[in-house]
Amino acid sequence: MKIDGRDYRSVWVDADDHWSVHILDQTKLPWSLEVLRLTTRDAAAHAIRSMQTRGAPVIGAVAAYGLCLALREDASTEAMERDADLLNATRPTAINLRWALDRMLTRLRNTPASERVAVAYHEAALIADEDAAQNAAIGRHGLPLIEAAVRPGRRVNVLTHCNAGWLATVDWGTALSPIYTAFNAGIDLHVWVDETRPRNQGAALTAWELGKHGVPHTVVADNAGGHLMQHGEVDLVIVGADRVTRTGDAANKIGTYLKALAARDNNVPFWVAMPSTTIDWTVSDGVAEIPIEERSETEVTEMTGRMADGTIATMRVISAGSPAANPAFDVTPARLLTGLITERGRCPASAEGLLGLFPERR
Ligand SMILES: CSC[C@H]1O[C@H](OP(=O)(O)O)[C@H](O)[C@@H]1O
Repeated sequence: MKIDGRDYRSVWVDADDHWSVHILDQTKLPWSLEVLRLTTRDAAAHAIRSMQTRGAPVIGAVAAYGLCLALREDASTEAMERDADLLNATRPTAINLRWALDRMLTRLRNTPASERVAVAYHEAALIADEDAAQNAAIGRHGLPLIEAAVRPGRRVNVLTHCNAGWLATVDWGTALSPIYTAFNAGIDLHVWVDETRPRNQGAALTAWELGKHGVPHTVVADNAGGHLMQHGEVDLVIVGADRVTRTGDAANKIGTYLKALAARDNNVPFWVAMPSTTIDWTVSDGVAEIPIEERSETEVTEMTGRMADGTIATMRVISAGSPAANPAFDVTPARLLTGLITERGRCPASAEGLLGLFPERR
């Protein structure tokens, strides 16, 4: 996507050395646009763990490139398996991480060690390019949902939670892809952006992305969504996902489940947008089976922002001495979803719905 007229992806290989990996440091947005150059496996692992790069599809792509960086140091089978395990352990919920590393290992295990680096970079590039293409397709398949909400004389209001934009993927985004596609098609739309405590991916990243693309939007407190729905201010909700079960349960940023309950109570369509790389075909009961990442309590007790004098500061926002809990995701049961938007089209959030789009999984 574009930043001030210049095309960017969220991860790319250095055009000069053809091996180091660049990412946008998402912990510095929206205050500054900083590119990080990753040169080691550990730098890639840290980038994922610390959320310098975050979002299910892009952490899969960065992990794939992290394995490339590891193979440059040691392409032996023992080291390759160890390094893939280390990268896979960086975050537990998004299935794209394991999917990408499993795909890399499948491609590399039968490749001579002397050829692994070149083959690995080629496979990682395919993963990245495929993600961008899949997310563009999600935009095309989600567009009719926004078109159906067009009414004479009023804008379409879409609510989204967290950041499932191009920053969270290699390009286009998932939940935001239909929004960009509709905006580019000239549809008069507006986006309610959930701030998404505690990491504020909505306030810091989605608002920044939409602003750079010129998409009208308003940041709201996470707790405002139900009120907006009660007063007819939300035509549909589109969110991303970190793991979708074979039955259509969807793990996504904490707070998604509560938004889905409010949407159901107000008859507001609630869609999950995700590429098929986010589907975990091995699990059926999302609440029981999807591991939920517990992150540091400091993400709840502290906030980072820009002071009046322009300096960036982090401060405590919770009563001193009070502990905090920080589950980073929750699972929305399929019964609360209107449907799923994938690169192959839309379907009900159900086993049959997904198998209708992915019959090879029967
Ligand atoms: C397009 S996947 C985006 C998905 O990932 C986010 O999690 P995190 O920011 O912790 O990586 C969030 O759940 C988004 O919906």
